[in-house]
Parts: sequence; structure tokens; C-alpha cells
Amino acid sequence: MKTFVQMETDLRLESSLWVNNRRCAAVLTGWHFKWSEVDKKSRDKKTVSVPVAELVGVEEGKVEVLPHKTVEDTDKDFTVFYVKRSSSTGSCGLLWRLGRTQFSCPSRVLRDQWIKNLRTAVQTHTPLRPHRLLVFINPFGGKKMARQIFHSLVAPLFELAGISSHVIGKTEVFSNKILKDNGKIANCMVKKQLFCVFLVLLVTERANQARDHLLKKDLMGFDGVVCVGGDGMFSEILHGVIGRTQQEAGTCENDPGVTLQPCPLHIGIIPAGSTDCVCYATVGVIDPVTSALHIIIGDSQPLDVCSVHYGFALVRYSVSLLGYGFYGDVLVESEKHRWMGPLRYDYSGSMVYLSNRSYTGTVQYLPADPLLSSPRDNTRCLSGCTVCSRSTERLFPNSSDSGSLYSSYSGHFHNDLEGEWVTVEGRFKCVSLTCMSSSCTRSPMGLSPSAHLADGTGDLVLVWDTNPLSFLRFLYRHTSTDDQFDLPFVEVHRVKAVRFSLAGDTKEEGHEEIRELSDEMDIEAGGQVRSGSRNGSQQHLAENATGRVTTSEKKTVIPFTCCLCCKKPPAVSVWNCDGEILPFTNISCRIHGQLVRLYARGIEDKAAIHHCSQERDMCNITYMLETSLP
Ligand SMILES: CCCCCCCCCCCCC/C=C/[C@@H](O)[C@H](COP(=O)(O)O)NC(=O)CCCCC
Ligand SMILES: Nc1ncnc2c1ncn2[C@@H]1O[C@H](COP(=O)(O)OP(=O)(O)O)[C@@H](O)[C@H]1O
Ligand SMILES: [Ca+2]
Repeated sequence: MKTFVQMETDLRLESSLWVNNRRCAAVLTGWHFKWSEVDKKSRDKKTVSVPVAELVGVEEGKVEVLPHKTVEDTDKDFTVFYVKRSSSTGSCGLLWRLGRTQFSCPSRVLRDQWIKNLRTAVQTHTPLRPHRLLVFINPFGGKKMARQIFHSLVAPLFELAGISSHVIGKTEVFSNKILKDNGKIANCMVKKQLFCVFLVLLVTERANQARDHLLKKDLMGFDGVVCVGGDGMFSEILHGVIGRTQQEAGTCENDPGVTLQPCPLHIGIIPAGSTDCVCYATVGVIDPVTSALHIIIGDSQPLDVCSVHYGFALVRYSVSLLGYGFYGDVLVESEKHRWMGPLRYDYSGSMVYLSNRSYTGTVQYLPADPLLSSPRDNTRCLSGCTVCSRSTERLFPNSSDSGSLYSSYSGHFHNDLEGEWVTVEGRFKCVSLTCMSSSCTRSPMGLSPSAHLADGTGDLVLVWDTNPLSFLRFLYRHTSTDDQFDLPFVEVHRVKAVRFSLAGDTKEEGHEEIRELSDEMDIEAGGQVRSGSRNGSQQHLAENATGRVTTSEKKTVIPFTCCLCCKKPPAVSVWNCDGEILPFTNISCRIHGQLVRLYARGIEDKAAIHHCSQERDMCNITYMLETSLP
């Protein structure tokens, strides 16, 4: 505490500064940088207040970044770059843009003092700002725009924040410079800038290359991994980061009862895929600039992860949608139409809906504590969510704050598998499990609108067999704000773990490939994976458990042969696990609270921001909402 007071005093700076030839009173406290015009009538007076945590860069001279970076190197001026917000139409969150203000000082000495204090304030108050990043770009995701998105929208921002780049793999153009592969991390710091960040960039040439890199290569010194792509690409990174962490901790991921080690590497997502659900549900908008700014300032959002097991073998991890029935069928159908890009889901969704299928199964679930929260409490998990904060205290009782999360996890998951299992059996249109709301542009409120990003639970949605019109009503409610659970054939439960098995004596028809796969895996009667190292078995599974037809190395495992026009519908569906087809039907799942951290902060509350703008001098939102975007 004493240190903090000391820093506050050291950093505080107050003086007159000129903005556009108008005199302003400027003040830097430990946490905010504020300025307001002094000669204006008081009723018109506007204070701009930027949290230190949201400063992007401080540079000498008069600096412009649009359309190209230019610097007028005057010795009494400095330019401040910061996060500026704007309401976006059609999204639940706020767009972030780069704000920029040029200040003039009466003397060079004062200018240098401002620059020094602002930079020190940032370094002091934003410990999670990344210094070394590893970036993976999937050139084939979504509309195949990932490279352009990175180079035109993200790279200039990273460069402004002092990021230098190095390329591994193919030669890559970065910021108008051709950089050659030399096998080392570029070791140049950009002087005069606020942050010195090293960026290693890899444009993938095959599926799972990013995951394999994370599992095997030297990651020493990196703070985070950034993926430019969709949910499938994020899933690769997720598997690499979790797998590597468990490998280093000596934890066996195959054991469904094991406590997994939280991952120290942060993950950033630059959205460039088809659904981009993880980005939408954690940021509130699909916007590469917004996501890049969250990465630059080192935001940190914990995220629950669901591990999916087949017996005593890990199959995959999931964060958004683990869906059997409708969503599994949509995925199988959509893979045949990948050439359509993101539209494949709309087309396949309609086709599968028309095929009017339902499936029998037995679902068992372990309810979460109903006193903590409910999937029907009409709340939203927003930035600074109290339910998630309380979960941090519960999941990591020995850590004083979330920043020291990874150094102390002795109490982690101490009782998360206690309780009584509930069993339901019947015929379902779909069975879905999601660790978060899973909102996306198709469904702005998501599969479960009140689900939490980091509360250590998932929401299980059971949609019983019903007539086509009622099911359409349910699907339609995903796209609106109407309560999708207020239907007699739908139920939702907040859970810690789930098991699914085919009901009664239903055979896994058409599952020859799956049986072969199980044989290859050498699963004993007792459930142990006998052969192969921990990594070997997990990688083996991961490589075979995926069914995307686009990937070069993956075997396509689509476990039913029936096409949509067949008269006899299949008795068994498949699991859609964050966009990957699972080769097993009888699975068990467990939610691991706050297993990974993203460079995000959850969806910002638009209502609070409106309130803020009325307060006028409360925060930089005032400025943002009154200033048009560049
Ligand atoms: C007949 C029209 C039905 C409209 C229903 C809308 C419901 C949408 C809910 C979507 C939940 C999305 C959860 C996220 C899933 C992604 O992980 C997965 C893979 O994404 P990507 O890697 O970007 O390709 N996406 C899907 O499985 C798409 C499901 C779309 C269902 C219509
Ligand atoms: N170079 C590559 N070639 C083929 N597939 C790739 C490549 N890089 C990544 N992938 C795979 O492509 C799949 C889809 O990627 P993603 O970025 O999620 O796009 P989309 O959202 O359109 O599905 C992911 O499962 C990922 O493993
Ligand atoms: Ca959750």
C-alpha cells in the first residue's frame, strides 16, 4: 500500500497544455489522465478523462496515423493515443477505436516530463500488457481475409504500440517491410515508443500447425498467443496452450477427475472466421481493431473450459458449443458446403431443420449450486461481473487477486464434483452444453443468454422432441430477445459436469470408423489408455477426433452415411464440439473454472456507458460518444 501511495505522488503531474491552440488544464493522477479547456464557459466545459490502463501510446512530436503514420518532430509537442469507444449498431458491445490528441507545452522540459510520467504510469499500472506475442494467422478461415485483416487493421496498431515483428515459416510482408526467416526472434526495440513488444508471426500452412507449435516449440518469454481466424483456429490455440501447460505441470489430461493447471499464456483473438462466437461472447463485437486494442492494453478475461472425455481418454476441450442432434447435424451438413464460406451454416441450418430429426439418449448432469446463480435469472455476464468475481475467490481461495491467479491454485476445484447426479432419458431435438452465452451475430443473446464466462459452470439446454413449428419457434428465439427457455419442450440447467449415452439398446449404427479409432487408441476395459505418452495419446486423439474436410492431415470421420434426402433418418447424431465433429457419442464432460485467460474484458454495459456520458467528466466515454469515429 505504501508503495502505491509513493507512486501516486511521484507520477502526479498538473500543468497547462494546449490542444488545438486552446489552453487546457491537464492532470495526471496515478490512474487517470484528464484535460479540460479552461477558457470556456463552464456549462460548455468538457473534461476528457482517459484511464491510464487505456493509453495505447505516447509519442514525441505531432503524430498522425491515418492514412499513414507521419511525425512532425517538434520539441514542445507530444501525442497521446488511447482507447475511444463508440456504440455499434447490431452488436451487443461497444466498438473501440484509436483516439489521438496532440498536446503542446510551453517548454521542452515540461514536454519531456509529461512523456516520462505518462509512460511510467502505464508501466506501473498495467502489469499484464504483453511484451512478447506469438501470432498465428489462418489464411483459409471465414472469408479468407485473415492476412489482409492483420496487415491492414492490426499491424499498424501494434506498430504504433512499439511492436516489432519476426516471421517464422514463410517470408511475410509486415508493415511494408519484407522480413526474412532467420530462425530467431527479432531483437530490435522501437525507440521513443511506449512499449517494446516482440511479435512472432506464423501464417499456417496446415490445420493443427499452430497447436503443434504450442505443444512442442520453445515458448520461453512469451506472454500471449494471438490467433487470427475463427472458432476452429481459437480451438487449436486453446488445445495447444492447455496441453502445454499440463505437460509442463505433469498433469494427466486424460483423467476426467484431475485438477487441470490454469494456463499462464493469455490468448488474443482477432476475429476472421465464420461464427467468431468466442470473440463475440467475450468482447461483444466482431471487430479486429477493437480486439487488437484489448490485446495491446493487456486486458484479461478468465474463461471456463469444458473437457470432453471418452471413458478415460480426453477427446477435446470446448468453450462455446458442445451440441448433439441439431447442431451436430448442421456441422456435418455444413462441411459439405465449405465453399459457401460463413453462409454454409445458414444453408445447412435450414436443410437440417427441414429434415426434422430427433434422437434418443440418456443425459446425466451434476447441478451447480442454485444459490449462486441460475440460467433463468435474466442477468447478463458483463464486464466486471460479480458472479464471476465471486467464483474467482471460490476457485482460487489462496490468491489475493486475479493477477496472482496462477501462482496459487491449491484450492482449485476442491469440491466441484460433489453433489447428486440427475438422470433424464428420452428423445431430443438437441442437447447442448455451453460454458458461456455463446452469443454471435446469428444469435446476439446466445444459446444461453444468462450464462457466465468464468463462474466454473456450464448451461445444459435440453430440447425435447417436438413438432417442426414449435422447434422453429425455439430456433427463431435465438435470433431475438424473447426467452428461448420459456417453452414447454425446453429445459435448461446450470451444471458442473454432464454425461451422455445412447438410450436403451440403441446401437451406434454406422460407427465402424469410430470403433476402429477406439481400437487404435487401445482403450482397456478399465478405461485407461495403455500405450503412448500423455502427449502421444492426446495428440493421436486430437488428430483423429476431428472431421473438418478442409484440413489436409485430418481423417474425415463422419459417423453416419445417411444424406438429408434419405427416407430412413439416422438413429444417432454426432457431437459438434466448437465446430469440430467428435468421433464418439457416449461422452462425459466436466467444466474447469477459469482455466484460460483471454485478452478481453467481457461485454461492456452500454447502459452504464450512457450513464457515464451524462455524468460528463466521469470517463473518456464522454469524449468517445461525442466524437465521430475516424
Ligand atoms: C434455421 C436457422 C437456425 C438459426 C439458429 C441460430 C442459432 C445460432 C446459435 C449459434 C451458436 C454458435 C456457437 C458457436 C459455434 C462455433 O464454435 C461453431 C464453429 O465456428 P467456426 O469455426 O467459426 O466455423 N459454429 C457452429 O457450429 C455454427 C452453428 C450454426 C447453427 C445454425
Ligand atoms: N493453413 C491451413 N489449412 C487448412 N486448414 C487450416 C489451416 N490453418 C488452420 N486450419 C484449420 O481450419 C479450421 C477452420 O478455421 P477457422 O479459422 O476457425 O475458420 P472458420 O471460422 O471459417 O471455420 C480450423 O479447424 C483450423 O484447424
Ligand atoms: Ca461458465
